[in-house]
Amino acid sequence: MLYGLLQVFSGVNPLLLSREAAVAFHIASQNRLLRMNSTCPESFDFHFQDDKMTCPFREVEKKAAQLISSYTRDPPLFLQLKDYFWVKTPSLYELPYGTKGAEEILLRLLAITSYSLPESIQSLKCRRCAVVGNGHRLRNSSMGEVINKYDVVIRLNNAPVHGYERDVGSKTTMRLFYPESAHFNPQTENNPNTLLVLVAFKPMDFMWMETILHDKKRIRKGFWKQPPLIWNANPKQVRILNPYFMEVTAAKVLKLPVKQLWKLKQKPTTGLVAITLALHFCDVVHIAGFGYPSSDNKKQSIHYYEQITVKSMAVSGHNVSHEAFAIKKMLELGLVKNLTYF
Ligand SMILES: CC(=O)N[C@H]1[C@H]([C@H](O)[C@H](O)CO)O[C@](OP(=O)(O)OC[C@H]2O[C@@H](n3ccc(N)nc3=O)[C@H](O)[C@@H]2O)(C(=O)O)C[C@@H]1O
Ligand SMILES: CC(=O)N[C@@H]1[C@@H](O)[C@H](O[C@@H]2O[C@H](CO)[C@H](O)[C@H](O)[C@H]2O)[C@@H](CO)O[C@H]1O
Repeated sequence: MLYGLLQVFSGVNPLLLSREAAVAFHIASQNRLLRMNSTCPESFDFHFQDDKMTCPFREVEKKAAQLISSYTRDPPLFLQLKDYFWVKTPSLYELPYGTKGAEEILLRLLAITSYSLPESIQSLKCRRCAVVGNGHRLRNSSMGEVINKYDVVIRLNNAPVHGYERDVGSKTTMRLFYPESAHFNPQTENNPNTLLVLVAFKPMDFMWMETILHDKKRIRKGFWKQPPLIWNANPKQVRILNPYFMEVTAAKVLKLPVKQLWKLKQKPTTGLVAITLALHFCDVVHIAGFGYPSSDNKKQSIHYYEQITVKSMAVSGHNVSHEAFAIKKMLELGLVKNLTYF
């Protein structure tokens, strides 16, 4: 916890400090914490279960509007059946930025899944969210306890929690994934009420989900990696991410040319999409486990849970330095805070 406080208040990686320096830093941070508490009631001190804590009123909204033009919290987080059944909502873009051309399969999928934000999140007085990236920086971070205290914890892809609880925690409110990244056991790597949020990149992704949930004949072709053939998830926990958030991440956060999104190779990482999503429904957004090794450290593992280098991302269509720039901007604006180092 001390490490978390040091990091959040100082922007310095406490893991890089000597013990003495860390203690000195702790004292300085405590003083700063006291000062902040007396002048600014919304400063956070990790007493998350304390209902008396003032929630930073609309601070995320105000700051997000500085980064994201025409920022609005109106679009639903998840796709809804009514928008494809009663009213045919035309979408400007194809997947992953819209649903143009995929309406039919989507309609079938939405008929068997849900789209509401659970009451347990809806009714929260303050939505304090942690977005947990899969980065190696979480390894030996001891951030698990801190992460578990957030009201909403968002995780990504096949990142495990089982066996890594000390560093990454075990609470998972939402997990964003696509078929090729669904190689996790929905039961052991999640909580019973975890929302399984599908980030669709192609109509086949909807089809994969439908065949799994309806136990239809599996389709094996059309994926860049074989998705699971058996995936024991409760359809009530499945949600389909509104592609609006992929579009906003690409066009507003990364400022990619909106009219050419469909033909660009570059696309946002799932983690950046998750941060953008959090900025649209949370009152506090903290991140952990974001950041790739520097270019002179190419042999370093990129994940906290497996030995795999940045080379594995060569054809994945991401520009990690461009994304680092966008995340730095968010940190500078105070829009998000970082629990690990960046
Ligand atoms: C080979 C390949 O395609 N790898 C991609 C993997 C892979 O598909 C899945 O892990 C499933 O195996 O998925 C990605 O990402 P990945 O699953 O590695 O990580 C999830 C998100 O965490 C952030 N991250 C990760 C590592 C790191 N050192 N720093 C970080 O900031 C990123 O925001 C990242 O999005 C993805 O979906 O974005 C992006 C990766 O490019
Ligand atoms: C056209 C096509 O299938 N391209 C594949 C990419 O989508 C895929 O990238 C991966 O695509 C995913 C969506 O399916 C995510 O965006 C992920 O972050 C990204 O790394 C790479 C993986 O190495 O393989 C290509 O052949």
